[in-house]
Amino acid sequence: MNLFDTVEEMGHEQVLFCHGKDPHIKAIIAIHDTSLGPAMGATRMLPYVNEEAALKDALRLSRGMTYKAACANIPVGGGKAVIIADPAHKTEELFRAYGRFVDRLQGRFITGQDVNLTPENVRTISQETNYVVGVEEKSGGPAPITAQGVFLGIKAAVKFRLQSENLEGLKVAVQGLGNVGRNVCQLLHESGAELFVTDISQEKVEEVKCTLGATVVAPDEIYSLDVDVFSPCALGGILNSQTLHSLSAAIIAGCANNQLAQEEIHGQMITEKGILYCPDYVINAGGLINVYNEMIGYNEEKAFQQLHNIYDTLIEIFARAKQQEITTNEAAKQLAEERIKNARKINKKEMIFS
Ligand SMILES: NC(=O)C1=CN([C@@H]2O[C@H](COP(=O)(O)OP(=O)(O)OC[C@H]3O[C@@H](n4cnc5c(N)ncnc54)[C@H](O)[C@@H]3O)[C@@H](O)[C@H]2O)C=CC1
Ligand SMILES: O=C(O)C(=O)Cc1c[nH]c2ccccc12
Repeated sequence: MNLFDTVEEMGHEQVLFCHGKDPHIKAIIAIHDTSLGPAMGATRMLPYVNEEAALKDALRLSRGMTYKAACANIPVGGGKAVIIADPAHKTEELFRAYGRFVDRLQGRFITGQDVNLTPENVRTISQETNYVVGVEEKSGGPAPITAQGVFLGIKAAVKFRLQSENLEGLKVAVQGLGNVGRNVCQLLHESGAELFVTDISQEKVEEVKCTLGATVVAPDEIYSLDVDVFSPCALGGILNSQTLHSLSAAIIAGCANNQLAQEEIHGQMITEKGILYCPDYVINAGGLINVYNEMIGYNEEKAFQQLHNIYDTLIEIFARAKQQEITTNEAAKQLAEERIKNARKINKKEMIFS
């Protein structure tokens, strides 16, 4: 990988390689764009197969955060951090050392809880820095709000693709029953949808089977079900040549970040199959909306409005894609880049006249 070429192509401002010997720490903080405000993005911890995979994840996720904020009309930039470690090897010292790296950025990067971090881990990070949000749980934490956004996204896609406002009898396959996926199932169940679920945790599938009457399938069977909606709520990279070959759902609408293994190739493949894809960073903006509002002082009405805008934004993206004969992913990127460009112009004017 030619580092600067990659960073230039993706448009990142700054990439930090954080390293320490005692305690041993390897982390990457990627700051994609701060022209609309400080870079926001939660931190994940994974035992990546190699450093290139970790860097790629941080670069793609941070760019996704820039687009996420722009599409949600939130005046912040995009960032993301990955700690390269096995979650089985968590220590207080590791999180404190990471917190000091975040603190040195003096607010250019604001972070919180992502994959494999607990609220407790984030509280440890916050002992070293104030630039952490989403752990006080004043509003119930980001996951239930993210789930509400995904639910609204499913409704928008059903309206656009299936011309229906009713979810009664809609067959939905949910991959991953974690903090977000479980809440998505609850909302779908309450609307009369029929659930098909999978998770690698036996305990989680049993619970959803018993309480919501969901049909449980094995992890590799979730792609080939005869359903209306496929909702990926676990991992990234799950929309690839192999899984798309099996998929017969009319709609893809879930919370996972970086769902497309290769954006252009697999985005195109989805369009050719006649599937309506809800771009991940548009449909899963609920978490960001939640933490941003907590940060500036929670105003329930404002947060509710921003969350509900996910529905209209998706309809706009679907319509643009159809009209211009491009993928929904391309249409979302276009919308985000337009908004960033306009906001930069406004910021410049303010600088000149203030
Ligand atoms: N929590 C939030 O507010 C937001 C989460 N996201 C993204 O959504 C995704 C899920 O987030 P959370 O629910 O918070 O995470 P989580 O860690 O609570 O849930 C993930 C679930 O997926 C399951 N899983 C893992 N591998 C699987 C496989 N191969 N097949 C089936 N299930 C599998 C896990 O057992 C777990 O139950 C992540 O990609 C995250 O980055 C995006 C925006 C906001
Ligand atoms: O949507 C994402 O991928 C996020 O990282 C959202 C998010 C959840 N918790 C946070 C804390 C600080 C910054 C962003 C987030």
